[in-house]
Amino acid sequence: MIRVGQGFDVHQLVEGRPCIIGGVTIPYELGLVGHSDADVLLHAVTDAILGALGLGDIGKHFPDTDPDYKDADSLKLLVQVWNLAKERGYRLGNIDSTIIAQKPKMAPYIPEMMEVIAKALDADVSQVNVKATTTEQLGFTGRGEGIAAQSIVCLTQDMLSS
Ligand SMILES: Nc1ccn([C@@H]2O[C@H](COP(=O)(O)O)[C@@H](O)[C@H]2O)c(=O)n1
Ligand SMILES: C[C@@]1(CO)OP(=O)(O)OP(=O)(O)OC[C@H]1O
Repeated sequence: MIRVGQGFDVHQLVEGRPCIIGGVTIPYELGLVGHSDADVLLHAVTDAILGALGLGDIGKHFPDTDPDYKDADSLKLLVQVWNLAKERGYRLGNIDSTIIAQKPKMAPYIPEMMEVIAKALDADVSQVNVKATTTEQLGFTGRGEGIAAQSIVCLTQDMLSS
């Protein structure tokens, strides 16, 4: 059995916050704001997996009204969701993601992001791809007001698993 899911997330860029994307802290004058650490890429990946499993979305599992998730490490949230996939007998087929940001330049940090995501999903880095694009200075991402990310995942399940 194969199941696919997609995820999309946006977080605002503000002063005085770390810029954590794909589990990597990127040196930048602005950072992402959220209830958690606001890791926009890991949130999109988490939502893609939840979508593939038919289990709703990140806010359903980790409400932003719950003080337990204040400044939460999004990698830990992703691992918790991945455990739901493993319990159901799923393995990662592949995952592809796009970070939509005018700045900062993501390219130097993408190999480490792919390693982080692969490790969290018990996968080889060859099963994980991360891309980045600007929006050519158009829209909220182009004005540098925020960063978006989208992700699509393919999960495979052995025939004997249910
Ligand atoms: N925040 C970003 C955005 C883009 N990149 C890299 O630059 C390439 C060109 O981007 P365009 O939006 O002008 O097409 C893109 O393919 C990425 O490799 C980046 O590293 N960080
Ligand atoms: C992760 C959670 C929980 O801390 O908070 P945020 O960091 O605000 O992120 P968002 O992408 O709005 O999604 C779900 C939230 O419930």
